[in-house]
Amino acid sequence: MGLLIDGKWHDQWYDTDSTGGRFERSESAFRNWITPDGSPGPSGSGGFAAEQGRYRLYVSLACPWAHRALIFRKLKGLESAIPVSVVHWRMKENGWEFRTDDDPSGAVTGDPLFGADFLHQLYTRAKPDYSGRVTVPVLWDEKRETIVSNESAEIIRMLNSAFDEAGAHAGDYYPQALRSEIDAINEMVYDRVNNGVYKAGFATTQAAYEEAVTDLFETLDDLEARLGRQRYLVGDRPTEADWRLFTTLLRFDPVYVGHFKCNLRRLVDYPNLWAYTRELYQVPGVAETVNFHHIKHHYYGSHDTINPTGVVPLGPLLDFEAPHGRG
Ligand SMILES: N[C@@H](CCC(=O)N[C@@H](CS)C(=O)NCC(=O)O)C(=O)O
Repeated sequence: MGLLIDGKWHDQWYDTDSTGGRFERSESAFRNWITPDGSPGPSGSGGFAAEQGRYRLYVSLACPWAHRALIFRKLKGLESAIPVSVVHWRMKENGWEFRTDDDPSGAVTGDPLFGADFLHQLYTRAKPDYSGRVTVPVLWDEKRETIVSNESAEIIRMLNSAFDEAGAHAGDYYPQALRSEIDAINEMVYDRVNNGVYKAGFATTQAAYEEAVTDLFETLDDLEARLGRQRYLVGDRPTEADWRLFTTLLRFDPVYVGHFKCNLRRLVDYPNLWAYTRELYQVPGVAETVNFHHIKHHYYGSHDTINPTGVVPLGPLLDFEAPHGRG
């Protein structure tokens, strides 16, 4: 785990000393948008037109933020339009690596574009003096040899609509009429659930941990009640809000309950949330984006400060294929 400072890699864990033990996530740095005609999007600069085969997605299969992007690529039928590079599940002193050993799941790809060893080399290729964290997902432009975006919330918006005239499947997960409701749910889910589990897991004081866990479970209780009244978070079909929640719920019992100490309740203790997670898992194509080997081995095997032995628990035994009953 580390970061780049003026283009040089430094092996360094998150600094929580200056924030009372609280983990604070830094802002993503690359914020351009792919648009149908290359006109600029809401931020960054223009020149990134939607074209088949021009862009590549770099992901970790462990990462919930990268997972959103993989799900949108799948739902929108963009697998051949946007090839994917999968980093190794282990992330230690070099950050994300392209090594291909020790992966019984066979999902890692290496770096077919440049033969790089580390993801940070892609960041410095885009910006030689880059300072900041080296995160996945990354949306890479093979034409201009640069990073379009490393912000998953924006990458999924691009995949949702930018390629609609360039071969994407139909389907709008951010419909105009529902946007304000989706935005409001996203904000709460991001702060208290998606990032909430990290705030709990990476907290280095008791107070910071308890604050995060309390907010997290209050929100899960509210979401449980909401999903008792309605099938999806917003409207009558899955939207972006559901997919953003899903990637955290999927990892909840296998990782966050144990590794991040989010253990007031398990996902399986919430009948609606658990059935809802199974329903989304069973949407055609979604299960193919899930790799529990990478998920469990990454967290338990990468964070030395939390789990120094690197031992990965065998359980829990969960059946994501069980009927969800949410018809
Ligand atoms: N805001 C970013 C966050 C991405 C992120 O933090 N990814 C994690 C993996 S789950 C990562 O690459 N962390 C490496 C680091 O922080 O050094 C997004 O949503 O795309």
